[in-house]
Amino acid sequence: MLYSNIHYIPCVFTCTPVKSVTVERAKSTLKLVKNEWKNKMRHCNMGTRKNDDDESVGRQAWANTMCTKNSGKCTLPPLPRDRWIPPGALVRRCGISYASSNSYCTQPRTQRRGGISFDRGDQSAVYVRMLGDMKMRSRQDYKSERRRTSLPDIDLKLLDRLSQRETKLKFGSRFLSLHKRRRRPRPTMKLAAECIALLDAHYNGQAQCMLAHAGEWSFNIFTFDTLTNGRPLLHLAMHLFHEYDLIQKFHLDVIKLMTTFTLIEDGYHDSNPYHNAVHAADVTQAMHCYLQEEKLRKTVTPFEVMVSLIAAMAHDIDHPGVNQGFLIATANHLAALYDNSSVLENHHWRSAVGILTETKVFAHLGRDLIQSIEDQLQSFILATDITKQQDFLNRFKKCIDSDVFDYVNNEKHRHFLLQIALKCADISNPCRVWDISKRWSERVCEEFFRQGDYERILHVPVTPLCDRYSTSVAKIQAGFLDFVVGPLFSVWLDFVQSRKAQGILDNIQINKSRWKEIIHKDDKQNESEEDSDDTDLEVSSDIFATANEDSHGDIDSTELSDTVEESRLPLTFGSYEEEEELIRNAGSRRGSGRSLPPVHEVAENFTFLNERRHSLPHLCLRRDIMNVTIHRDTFLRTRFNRRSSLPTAMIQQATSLDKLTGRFSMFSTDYIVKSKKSFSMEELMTRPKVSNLSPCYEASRLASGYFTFTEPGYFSSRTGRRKSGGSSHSGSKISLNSNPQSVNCLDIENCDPDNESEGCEKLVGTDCQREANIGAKQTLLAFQQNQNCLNKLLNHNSSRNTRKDHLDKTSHTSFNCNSSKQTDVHLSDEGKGLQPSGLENKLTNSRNINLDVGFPPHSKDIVLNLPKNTAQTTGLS
Ligand SMILES: Nc1ncnc2c1ncn2[C@@H]1O[C@@H]2COP(=O)(O)O[C@H]2[C@H]1O
Repeated sequence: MLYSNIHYIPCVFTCTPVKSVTVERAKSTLKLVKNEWKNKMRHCNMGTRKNDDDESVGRQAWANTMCTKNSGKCTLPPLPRDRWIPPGALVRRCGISYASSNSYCTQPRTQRRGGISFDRGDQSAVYVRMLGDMKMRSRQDYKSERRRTSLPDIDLKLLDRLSQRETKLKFGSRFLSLHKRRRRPRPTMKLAAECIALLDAHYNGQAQCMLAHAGEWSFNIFTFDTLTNGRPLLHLAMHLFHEYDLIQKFHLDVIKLMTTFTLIEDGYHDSNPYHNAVHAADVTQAMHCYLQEEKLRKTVTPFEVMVSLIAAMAHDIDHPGVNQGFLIATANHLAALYDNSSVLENHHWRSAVGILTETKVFAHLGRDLIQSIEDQLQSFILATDITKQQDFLNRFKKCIDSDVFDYVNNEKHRHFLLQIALKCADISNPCRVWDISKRWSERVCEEFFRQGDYERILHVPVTPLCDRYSTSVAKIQAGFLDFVVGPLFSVWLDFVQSRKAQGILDNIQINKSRWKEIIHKDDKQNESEEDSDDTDLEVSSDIFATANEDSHGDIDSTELSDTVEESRLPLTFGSYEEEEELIRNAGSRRGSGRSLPPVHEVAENFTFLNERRHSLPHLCLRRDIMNVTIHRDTFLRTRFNRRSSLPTAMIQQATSLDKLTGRFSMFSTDYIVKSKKSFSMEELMTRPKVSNLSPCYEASRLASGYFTFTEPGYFSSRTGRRKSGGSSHSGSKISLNSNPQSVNCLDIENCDPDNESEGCEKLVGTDCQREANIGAKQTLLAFQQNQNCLNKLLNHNSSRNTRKDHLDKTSHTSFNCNSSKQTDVHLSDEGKGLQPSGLENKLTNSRNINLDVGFPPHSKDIVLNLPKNTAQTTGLS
């Protein structure tokens, strides 16, 4: 398409392409646009130019500037109709002209950047082109421009990222959260489209009915969630504000109030099984129940009611579905931001305050009251930190026994009481009637187990409570009721002395005994399964024996037992310590691998069985394979060195995790094929998250990157740099260049090359953020735990020089080599002969090595030489 420069108009207004219009229409459109532009130009030049002389002077100056700017060469001389616009006017209107665009660009422009174009070729279309926008300018001069502002460097970096389109799309999350929220499909959405009136009347009627019983402990929040079409918090909150007459008392704007509640509700992640908006609504309803207790109802002020209700609503806002320990272990920016203390709770209250500020719902109440609301919100939400449970309980016990505790007259004492009430509400789900409580228990445990899965994959220690293979919902619940819920609610009952509280305590007893029954049943079942496994094993042997006798009769008993054993434990696969652990975990749920189903649990993909056991009748093999659990083929064939007989629970989990992540997981077929891709916490979580935008994003990626298997021949996902070298060399060659991305992220100081045990543990920040250091430190520590080879390598005699010369500098590089055979591997700096034999030893035992060594950017490349045969086995060439 030829864009002529006729009718060039150097300003930006919203113009849209006009497609395939007739010539007449095109011309008239052009005329219209021209006129409109003329008017606008006249208008915008008004007041900035006194007369035509001014214009000509300005134009001349502008033309001169252009020429000089482009080193005396005028690439695009101004045309007669080009207008001179004072730069001030352009900036005000976010406009950019030929002149201004050039003035902002360092490179001379060879084409006009916009205007109205007329395609003379086909005479059929008029294009109104948008002129260049402000982005180009912001790319070029962003820093220098912004630097004039008072924004600190971190914010500038953040803004820089945000200004990039890709980042914008990926991380456009509102609450700086780990996940982006995705609203559930509303239960009634489909129906609503069909018969909206009927549905409204029906559901609203029922929802209203339920709200009339909002103060009862048997309130079913799940039903209410359905009836309110997935908006339980908004409806409940509005109802309660009406019921307590808070709207009237505080002259609240209903629209602002609704906006506030909607934002709070939207701030919860529906992808969390437990920490979602339904949980928030549940806690709010429980809080309402406690506020109805006589001792509180008669004493608390409307202001306290209002703040405590908002606290209940927002107490878990933007919860990522993982706990504080996880955030710390994965060097999340929130952990660094809040000094690893009440990380989530701090984030919750700040998010809540952010919403209130944004909606200005309390703006009319004055500064003092707003400040008071914010302070109280903070202290309420921080009190929900479960790690402070014992402190609060002890204080509460003391208060009840003490005469000094005057909650009627003392505002602070009342505040403490409300904190306890909120804490009770937060963990009240196991105190509901069995059906509701069970549902919550399953949800909360599912969330724990998901975290455990993430931890397993990220190779951080699995939190015992989150390990789905070593604990169960029933066990978690029994423990939680015994040690956390029971003690708190019995003290609560002591204080409120009400029938409702007594009912709650009764529920606790009932639920506890039911969970204990389930534990008992499970144990019995497991015992009987273990017995039946033994029997199965014998039966399987019998089947094989009979089948073989029937068909060939040439298989001896040794071979038979081999068959059984081999099919349970395929030995042909590589030995990954990590996967071994996974298998161990998988088997440990029922105590031992013996409880796992026998022969027929071999994956159907394991065709070696078919190939090897010639002596087995075809039919017999077929029958075997038909019994295979269908999902088995999604497991890592090459990564399980022992057996494929994983419990069904794990297989199911694999699929659900797959769905959960929506990307590759280690259980997916994709992963088997491509395999060995680095992945981090960010990638495992359901959504893109703004943690990616945080200053220590690199650090957290760094943290996770080291535990991963990088693609053979690639250094790491961070560097994105391919292996170098080739077959012309005596062996494969991997260059370890310094990684510029790592510069300033990690600084290892005081690496004493003569002290082998000390290693490089002391991390001191230089130019980098403190958060980055935290992440980096965790990286290194975890790395050292997981990969002993680092120390072996670093402490080796022959590598001392390397350390001395290079490692105590700034930048870091990780690389990966992969070998299944014993290999001759040398680490050298381009022939200088630094050969750590520790690496050799490690390669004997391991298929995969990650090494982390630091090199200053200016150091010579370090070369890892792999003999040719190694290269072949590792896929390096
Ligand atoms: N039914 C439950 N079983 C086990 N833990 C629970 C249960 N309900 C709540 N919790 C825990 O109690 C914690 C209270 O604070 P959080 O909401 O941050 O996280 C909650 C869970 O970790």
